[in-house]
Amino acid sequence: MAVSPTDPAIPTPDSSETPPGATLNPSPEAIAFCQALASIHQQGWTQGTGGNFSYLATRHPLLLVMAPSGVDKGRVDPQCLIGVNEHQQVVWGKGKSSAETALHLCIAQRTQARAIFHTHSLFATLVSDHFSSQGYVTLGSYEMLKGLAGITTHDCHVQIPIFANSQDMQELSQKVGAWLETAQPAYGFLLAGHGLYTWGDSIFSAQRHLEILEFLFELTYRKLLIQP
Ligand SMILES: CSCCC(=O)C(=O)COP(=O)(O)O
Ligand SMILES: [Zn+2]
Repeated sequence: MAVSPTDPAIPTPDSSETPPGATLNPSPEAIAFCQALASIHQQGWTQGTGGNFSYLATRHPLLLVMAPSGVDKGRVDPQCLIGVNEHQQVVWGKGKSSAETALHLCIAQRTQARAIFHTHSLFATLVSDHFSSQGYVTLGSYEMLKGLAGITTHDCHVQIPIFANSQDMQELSQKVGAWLETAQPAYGFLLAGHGLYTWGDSIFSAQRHLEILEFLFELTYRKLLIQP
């Protein structure tokens, strides 16, 4: 049964229909999700309709609530959201699902993520490009690492893998899926010259991981300028 972002009890079988009551009674999750997107956009991490975002309405069956493809991610209201099933079909709401939905599903199926955020920041793009031949970037020994779930000391290193960018989402999902099978905890990955995927066990946690990783990417870039 599909679950709308307005009321978990109300199924909305017609995919062309806006979930009933969307403007009157959006769920707390839908409101928090849209507020997170507005804040992320304000930081300049989703310029020009870049980025895509999802949270889990239900895990069994897997149902993602997503911002539709091609919209300004800073101006997404609860009534704009779409429901997308595990076959990448839009089951309620208006609009198309992102071409990158396969990556969201891949992450949701292999981690404890309940929210998955993909952004196109300048620093993530620069760092992904610079370290792409190495295949990863190491973030180490900074207090801000403690903003990542389970990390309790600055005295550690986190490796963020960098995958070659591709328009073949099935192939990319297979590579990301193979990495996720072996790498736990996993906080995120970069697509070279493209951007960041990160996630968390709540919308708040995914936003926190995003902000922490973005801080560390900017720091990595600036450190290269003063210590090449
Ligand atoms: C200028 S955005 C290019 C597409 C992209 O990488 C992205 O993240 C946005 O995709 P969507 O289709 O979900 O809007
Ligand atoms: Zn993208």
